Amino acid sequence: MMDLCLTSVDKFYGENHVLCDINLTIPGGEFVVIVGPSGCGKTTLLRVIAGLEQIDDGTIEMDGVVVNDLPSASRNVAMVFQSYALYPHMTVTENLAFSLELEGLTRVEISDRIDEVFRMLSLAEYGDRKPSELSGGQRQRVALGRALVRKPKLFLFDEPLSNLDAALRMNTRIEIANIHRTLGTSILYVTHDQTEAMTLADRIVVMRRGRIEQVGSPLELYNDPVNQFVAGFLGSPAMNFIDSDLLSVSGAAIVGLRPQHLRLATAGRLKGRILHFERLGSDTHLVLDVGRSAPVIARLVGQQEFGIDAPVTLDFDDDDALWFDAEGRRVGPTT
Ligand SMILES: Nc1ncnc2c1ncn2[C@@H]1O[C@H](COP(=O)(O)OP(=O)(O)OP(=O)(O)O)[C@@H](O)[C@H]1O
Repeated sequence: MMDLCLTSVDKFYGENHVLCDINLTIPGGEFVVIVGPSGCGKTTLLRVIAGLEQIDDGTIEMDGVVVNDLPSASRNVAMVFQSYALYPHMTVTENLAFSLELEGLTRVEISDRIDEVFRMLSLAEYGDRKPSELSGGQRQRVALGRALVRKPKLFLFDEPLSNLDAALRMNTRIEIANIHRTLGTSILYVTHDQTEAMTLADRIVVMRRGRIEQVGSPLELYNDPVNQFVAGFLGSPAMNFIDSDLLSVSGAAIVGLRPQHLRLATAGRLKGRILHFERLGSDTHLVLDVGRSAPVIARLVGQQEFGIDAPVTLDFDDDDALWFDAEGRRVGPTT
């Protein structure tokens, strides 16, 4: 396990300020997921921690030691890339053995470690194959195995499941959660996938334009976001943002309502016309034109039929509404 601490970290690519005043402490053993829009600096953050890029200001400490100038190989971290980055000319076993040979481990130690990882990831039968002879899911497991076999103090995962189909993603997600439970190694994990973020993370870091917007447990961020950006980023379908005038709400410019918190009502505060509806089996998504705000989505439980263009009225509990000012800052209600 490793305690990781980033203090006032800045990173530029030319004029581009890619990481701006990053402050983040990750105690040993924690599973931290980083989310944010494309280009916000997630991968760069992993790369500076791995030592693959230098920072321009601030400090990175591992177990209390500043590692700013420590080369990647000496940082005791292992990174798993979205692209797998396996050596194509080597077999699976050779891919796993490579870094251990560089570390100077004996043949017996290497084969013990590889056997352990093969068991963990059910890879034993593929040991003699080259990466080109494996499916995408199997290659991904080899990439995971290559990180695991090194027994690092910190894993850095950069969208490791993004090339897998939905079923494999779920299986591998469960595998990663199990590995974390078993080994207790700290993990920093970048993803675009909401489900991965919500289900795997002890804490989620939400980034925007090189800055950290909020850090907290998945449900803290979901229930108590500091601003409209975080509120809109987590949750699917996304939170609705409705002009407060339309709802006769005072004290806020914008009211945030999650789709599942809107319900059909004979007398309600939100009136609109049906633009579209989607039958999902378990739920029905209703898309409404409510006038000045963007279309509003309501998630209704069960299977329901509607007429396009029909008028509907929706209502909500005041406790479920989040208030934002015109700049998108959260202004209430205080929790
Ligand atoms: N080697 C590089 N040289 C110059 N600019 C770079 C380099 N790598 C990344 N950038 C820029 O830095 C910014 C952050 O990139 P980064 O890859 O960290 O974003 P990201 O959040 O991981 O994006 P994505 O979700 O699309 O992978 C982007 O504007 C990108 O164009």
